[in-house]
Amino acid sequence: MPVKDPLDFNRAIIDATADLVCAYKPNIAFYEALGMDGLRALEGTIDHIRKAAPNTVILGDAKRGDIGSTAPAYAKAMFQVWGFDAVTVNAWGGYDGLEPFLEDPARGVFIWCRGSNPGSADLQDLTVNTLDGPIPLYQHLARSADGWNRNGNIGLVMGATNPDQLADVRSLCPHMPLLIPGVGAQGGDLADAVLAGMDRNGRRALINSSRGIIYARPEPGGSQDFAAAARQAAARLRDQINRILTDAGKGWL
Ligand SMILES: O=C(O)c1cc(=O)[nH]c(=O)n1[C@@H]1O[C@H](COP(=O)(O)O)[C@@H](O)[C@H]1O
Repeated sequence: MPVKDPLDFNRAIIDATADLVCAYKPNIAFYEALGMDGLRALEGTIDHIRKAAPNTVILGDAKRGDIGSTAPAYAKAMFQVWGFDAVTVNAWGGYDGLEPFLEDPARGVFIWCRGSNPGSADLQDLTVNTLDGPIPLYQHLARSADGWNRNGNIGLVMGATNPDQLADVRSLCPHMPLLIPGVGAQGGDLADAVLAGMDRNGRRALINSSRGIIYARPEPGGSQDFAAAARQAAARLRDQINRILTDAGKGWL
């Protein structure tokens, strides 16, 4: 029986995956698109994660970014109203638009650096002249983020579909957490993404799969329940990541 209510759907997905994942990343766009019902579903989803999976990070995918006088309202909405532990932001307005998000060292801020979508190359790969010579814009952003990271709460969003750029940014920012969407539905290669994105200890890479888990197809002959299928997909992804790390000599001790 398909579940029509988004909150019921989310609760079932959370209950089925709570012991498998380190974070949930609601994308605000999908909730806003449902109007007030969607916002209520987001509120209920966050409440449910806090109860059913209290040790997971709730990352609000909002990609907010605006001028310095507006950004504090966005930061307040993300951290105090919604209560996200971390958010994604758009840095193309520069540092003053980011600063309000960075003030609380307990809240994480993932700056969208090099997207997983084909169009991200249109701007993010353009060559810019810096004091150190010409470099792609995404590299300049990664270097800038390293300099802005006074509270130690910045991470970067790097698409899994571009492992070369991912590896560049990992070497520019060896200690920074990287949020890596683009495996699963977008077809990025998981092993390439893990190996390019992990730090030297095999950590600090947050691999994101959304549709690949919440809309996973039930296995033939198995349970036809969507939440059970999501659980299988999440467990498979976790096991694959751990295998890649173990093969690279970076598995859990
Ligand atoms: O900031 C993001 O999370 C993000 C950046 C990016 O470059 N690519 C990207 O896919 N995302 C988000 O990550 C999620 C990926 O979803 P799936 O493609 O279904 O796994 C979507 O909610 C995207 O908005």
